[in-house]
Amino acid sequence: MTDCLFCRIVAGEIPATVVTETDTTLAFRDIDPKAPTHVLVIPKEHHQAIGDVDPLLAGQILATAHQVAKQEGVDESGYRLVFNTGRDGGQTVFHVHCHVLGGRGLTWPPG
Ligand SMILES: CCNS(=O)(=O)OC[C@H]1O[C@@H](n2cnc3c(N)ncnc32)[C@H](O)[C@@H]1O
Repeated sequence: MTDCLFCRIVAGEIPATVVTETDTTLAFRDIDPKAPTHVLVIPKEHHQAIGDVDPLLAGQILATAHQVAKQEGVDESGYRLVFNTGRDGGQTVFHVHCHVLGGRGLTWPPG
């Protein structure tokens, strides 16, 4: 989708700091990090939200998210995966993405 910010990152039209990449997923640093590690994992295909993603691709997103946690060195200390979905879920970019947050104590419940 040409008017999708994250599709334009996948296309290389908008710069991003890539952390890791697979055939089907891309992981890049969040522009406004909320933790020492704050990385977004997206499918290269455009899907609006996690409910639109088939189980295979959903699993690939989760596997990439864990790879990011390992690369960032937070896989043992702990990290959080967040899919903000829809307006009440706080989603502002409507290309599905998994937030990988870590590197500090994360509070619960989230706001
Ligand atoms: C309120 C959460 N809304 S969200 O769950 O939809 O998350 C969107 C995320 O995209 C991030 N973001 C927006 N533009 C860019 C960009 N160009 N590069 C990297 N990350 C970006 C925001 O900082 C935000 O954390």
